[in-house]
Amino acid sequence: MVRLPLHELFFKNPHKVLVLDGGQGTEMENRGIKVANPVWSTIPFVDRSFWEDKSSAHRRIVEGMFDDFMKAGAEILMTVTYQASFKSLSENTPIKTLPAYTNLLTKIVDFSRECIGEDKYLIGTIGPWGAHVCCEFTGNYGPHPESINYYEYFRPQLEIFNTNDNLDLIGFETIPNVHELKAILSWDESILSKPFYIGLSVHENGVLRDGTTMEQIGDIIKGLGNRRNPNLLLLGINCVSFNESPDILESLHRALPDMPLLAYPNSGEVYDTEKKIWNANSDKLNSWDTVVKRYIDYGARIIGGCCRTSPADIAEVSAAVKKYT
Ligand SMILES: [Zn+2]
Repeated sequence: MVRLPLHELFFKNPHKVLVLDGGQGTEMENRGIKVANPVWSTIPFVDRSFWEDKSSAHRRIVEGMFDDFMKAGAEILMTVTYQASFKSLSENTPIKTLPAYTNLLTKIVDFSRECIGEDKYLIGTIGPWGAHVCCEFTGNYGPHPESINYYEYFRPQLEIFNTNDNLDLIGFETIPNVHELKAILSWDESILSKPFYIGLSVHENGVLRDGTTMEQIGDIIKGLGNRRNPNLLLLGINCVSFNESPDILESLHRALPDMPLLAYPNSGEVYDTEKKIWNANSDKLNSWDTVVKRYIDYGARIIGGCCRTSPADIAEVSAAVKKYT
């Protein structure tokens, strides 16, 4: 394989920080794909013309997006599968059976690998259970979040990602609820057999969306002891306030000083959930240079952008990573 396995790359190069791509869902939207639907940014892949017509407009847009993120300096990129759980797809699209689902997700992963080539790293992304019901930014999982069968929800996607060699890493993104976090952390190597990370959805006041503190999360992870899945490679934050993100990462680092971290915040624009619009840069008091420096100080090994970050943002991330590593 052209790529060193990620744990080896990080272990052999203690200062290596990988530049991640940006917010694909919102970038695809910027490039003209309508993503407002229950499977969000996975929608273009559901259309047969995406696969049958290699010059289809949507296919060109996704290829161009990967290309521009790589030109900006991204070394690790994500599949566009945030809202591609079996439940979401089977309830909202013509993909109704497990074989059809496996076929679609395999095609998406293999297509993404073709787009990025063999020397870049590829993450199979998985949105939280809450993405299915749109509550990843409230963390409100109803009266009994502890009774939700998270494994049943994630299993089809996990089984496909575990066994596809085109993927280097599995990414659980935007996890807002501590019961979901505990469920993921309880899964051993038979369920998560590939390196994985968990990206937390953290409120700008510094606690998980459901109110759990970073210190409590540190205790949960330390409490796993030797039950901790060796494939848990990184923990971090994503889709969080740009401006608050360095402080949040600092508190995570304090709670877990030896844990490799990752950070990919939003662009600094703020989403108005009522009007359904993004308000320009009201949250961006810092520059990428400043936040990236601080992430690296706190042990970040993967840094990129989430919603509304574009190749221009990733170019700034990349420049800062070069400067500070
Ligand atoms: Zn996001």
